[in-house]
Amino acid sequence: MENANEKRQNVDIHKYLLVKGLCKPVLLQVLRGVAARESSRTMSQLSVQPIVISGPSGSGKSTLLNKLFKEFPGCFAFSVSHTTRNPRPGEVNGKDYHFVTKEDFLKLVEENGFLEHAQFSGNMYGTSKQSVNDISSSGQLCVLDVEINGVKSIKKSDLRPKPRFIFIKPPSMEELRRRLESRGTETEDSLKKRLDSSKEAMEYAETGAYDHVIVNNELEVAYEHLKGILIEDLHKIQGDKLKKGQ
Ligand SMILES: Nc1ncnc2c1ncn2[C@@H]1O[C@H](COP(=O)(O)OP(=O)(O)OP(=O)(O)O)[C@@H](O)[C@H]1O
Repeated sequence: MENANEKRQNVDIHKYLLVKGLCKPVLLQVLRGVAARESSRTMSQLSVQPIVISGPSGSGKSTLLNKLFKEFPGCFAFSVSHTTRNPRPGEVNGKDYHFVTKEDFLKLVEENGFLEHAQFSGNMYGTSKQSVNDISSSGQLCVLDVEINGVKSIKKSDLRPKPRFIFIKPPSMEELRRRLESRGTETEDSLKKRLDSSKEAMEYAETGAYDHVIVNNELEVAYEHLKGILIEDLHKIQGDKLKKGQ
């Protein structure tokens, strides 16, 4: 039986995939969903470093993250993005998004409150530092799945604890193309765009911008690499959850 947390997380993973599938190129790639729980935090729960995961489209970010979410249910929380767009039926303020006016959004931009923000289809979207901090201090691991510009802007930010930057690298450009083609989600045009922008992403990774580079050739090997990077945090989070009887 799924417990309430797992159920909620599965819903969020589903939402995440939906967002990834529908609006890939934008900031919406940032995972979003549940707000951080605030109560009764011990010192050992503080300061879970967020992870910033990036890599060319088709390199396998979603595949790897979803394996991780499944193996470690309840250990991840997702930042709630701000948006100026109107809520759709059923969307809940503070859960699906923080729905704000354009004025409030711009004020937060001025106050340097966003890790990154972007405009899409006439609306503004942003990931606030506060929403990520809330999760880190809740003792859960916040994952930000962003493109190269998001990585650059998060690097420039004063986010604390400092995130770990992880790059998912395809084994080769030929294999990347093969995987994107076999995923069956791309038109000839979008495939070209993704492959073009992947060159920039690969070059940026060559500059040593990431703490870890994971080559996703054999999925299991890449997964073990990713898990190895996070395992200490994940065990700590699981231990804290057990102590609290969650
Ligand atoms: N190690 C692997 N070996 C073979 N196929 C893989 C591997 N990793 C991922 N794939 C496949 O490659 C395709 C692209 O993977 P995925 O959708 O996870 O990439 P992504 O980096 O999340 O892409 P995007 O940024 O466009 O969302 C998928 O069809 C997935 O099943």
